[in-house]
Amino acid sequence: MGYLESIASPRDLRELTPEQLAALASEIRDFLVRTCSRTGGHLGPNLGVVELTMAIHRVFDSPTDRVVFDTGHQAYVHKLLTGRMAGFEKLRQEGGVSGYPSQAESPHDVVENSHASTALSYADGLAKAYTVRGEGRHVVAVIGDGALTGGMAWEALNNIAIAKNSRLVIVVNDNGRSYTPTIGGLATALTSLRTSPRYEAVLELIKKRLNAVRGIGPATYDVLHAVKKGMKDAIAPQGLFEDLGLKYVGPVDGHDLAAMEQVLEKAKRFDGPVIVHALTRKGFGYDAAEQHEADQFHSPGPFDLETGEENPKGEIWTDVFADEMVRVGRRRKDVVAITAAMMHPVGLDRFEAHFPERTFDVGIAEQHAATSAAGLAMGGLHPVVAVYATFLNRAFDQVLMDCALHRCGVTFVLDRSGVTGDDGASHNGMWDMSVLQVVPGLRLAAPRDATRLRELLGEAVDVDDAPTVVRFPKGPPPEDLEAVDRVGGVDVLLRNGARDVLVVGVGSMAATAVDVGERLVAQGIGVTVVDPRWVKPVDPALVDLAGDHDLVVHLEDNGRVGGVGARLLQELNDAGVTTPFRLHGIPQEFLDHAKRAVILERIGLDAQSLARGIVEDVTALGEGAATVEVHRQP
Ligand SMILES: Cc1ncc(C[n+]2csc(CCOP(=O)(O)OP(=O)(O)O)c2C)c(N)n1
Ligand SMILES: CC(=O)[C@@H](O)[C@H](O)COP(=O)(O)O
Ligand SMILES: [Mg+2]
Repeated sequence: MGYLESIASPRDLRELTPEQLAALASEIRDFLVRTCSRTGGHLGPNLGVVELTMAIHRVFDSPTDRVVFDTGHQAYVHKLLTGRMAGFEKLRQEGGVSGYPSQAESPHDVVENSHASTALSYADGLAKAYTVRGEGRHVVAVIGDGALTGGMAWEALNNIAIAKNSRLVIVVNDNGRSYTPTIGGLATALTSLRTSPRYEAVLELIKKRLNAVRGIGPATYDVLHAVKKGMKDAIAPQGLFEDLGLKYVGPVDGHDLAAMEQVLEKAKRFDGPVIVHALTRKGFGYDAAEQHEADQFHSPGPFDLETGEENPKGEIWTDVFADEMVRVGRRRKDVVAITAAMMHPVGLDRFEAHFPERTFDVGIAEQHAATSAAGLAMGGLHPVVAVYATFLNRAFDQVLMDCALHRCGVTFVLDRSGVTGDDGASHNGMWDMSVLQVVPGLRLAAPRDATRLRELLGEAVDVDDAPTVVRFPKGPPPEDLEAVDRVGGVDVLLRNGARDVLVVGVGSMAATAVDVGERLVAQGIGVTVVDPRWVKPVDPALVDLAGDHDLVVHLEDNGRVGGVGARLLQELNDAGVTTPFRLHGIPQEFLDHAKRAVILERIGLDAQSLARGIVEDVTALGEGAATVEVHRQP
């Protein structure tokens, strides 16, 4: 039996000798590689924090001391050291551990939100709470160099710098990368810290030399030490953090357990906020990850253990977007592209390869991306901002007041919209079609397949007086679904003449809507299945169609509250259309992690249960029920 199985809590770490700790670190790496080769997951980030996490749990006393992980994708080691090894069998799957901290899983876990750059704000609040309550608990925040490029992190640092008696230790996990090398002035400043001679080592050398000089030596050293700021700037420019008034310790080798423990012990004794700058390597200890140029195995799918080759994924929606963006870029010299540190994941790498001067990586800074895009539009260009749908949440005000208020022609492409599943509650892109409903002038499109994505992207970049949004889900696009007719701007996908039921399938739900329609036809029920394409503003043809049918069934891969269906209902009401209406969407809840298909079935967005419910409604209506009984989803 190895050491890992014997670790039920971090306290067990303190019984181990240095040799046993080294063996444990090796076991953890082997376990992570083997597990992620089966399940996929954030292997690279977690291989980079093995010793760092062990050191934190040996020096601090979780859960009395709180350990907060920024983004949380690098918390697998933390989970292994807090007794959850068994849950990795089904990592990020139903019944297994989530890929992020989870309060339901353990009292050692604090922050579940996977949105980056929040850890320091949580930590600032926690540390202040313990100060106010008079509790001598420490708070340790682990934040990556990438997450440090997010604005919230600097809002927090600005406050932490004056919280002089906060027992807060910030561990900067500096591996030089987000997915790709971290960009911007911050990265340059971290590099200068990373590459400067070790300040302490040089200071020790000076101390030894001067103390050897009888009489004046020690006094001279004291004078020198008194101007250590000047020395530090000379030896190791500390401006980045020290100019904020923050105590800085480092850089330290984040893979040297003893060195990390020594520095953390020093930081722990310092009665105020302190930054520990740890240098680590993403993917450390597994060659295939370390040498993976694209992103050092940031979040691979299942892969071959021997070769490190990822199992082939096949074409996904992102690939369709990536290729179409190159075509758009060729015909439209004014189109530029912006990513928030996710060039490849959002499909802009091909555009960048063709048009590097028209491609901007702003770091993990979606708010800046949106307002910078407004500036680009004001400057006569048409920016395409590509982000995962859930991450646009934090740029809502920028979309509203910087883009829409000024009628800027900016196109937001939202990948991973709807239920994503694997990454848990904060990754589902279930918010955009609700929050964006309130943005005056903004136009929103939801393509049902690859061809419509190409069409709608082209239509979106042609709009130069309002923000536009094109959103699509995670995974492979369905086969193309050709329309049999178009009414106004609405595609008719299926109809059999009778007008019993109008099924509205938004975006990725159009394929499900056609499946439902075919089941209804087989039951002799009259049905029309439509895809609105542009869902905001609501197409008047959709209102007319609803008025011509006995029942409307609306399907969308977005939260039920305030989404497209809610808006359509409002339009029907305003138009005096009283057709009974069933709104099917994602329940307005935080959904636990599981595969997308599993979740869609669980929440009733599968064709079989939808069709069954419609047959019951039509029967009820046929029996003279004035309206269908409303079974509200939660
Ligand atoms: C607001 C937000 N934007 C984008 C992401 C996607 N994302 C997840 S991890 C990551 C890179 C994080 O880099 P870093 O903080 O350096 O951590 P590392 O992976 O290097 O350990 C990004 C961009 C996110 N989680 N949150
Ligand atoms: C932690 C984070 O936000 C990303 O790494 C995300 O987990 C990637 O998601 P995909 O695997 O869907 O690209
Ligand atoms: Mg990093």
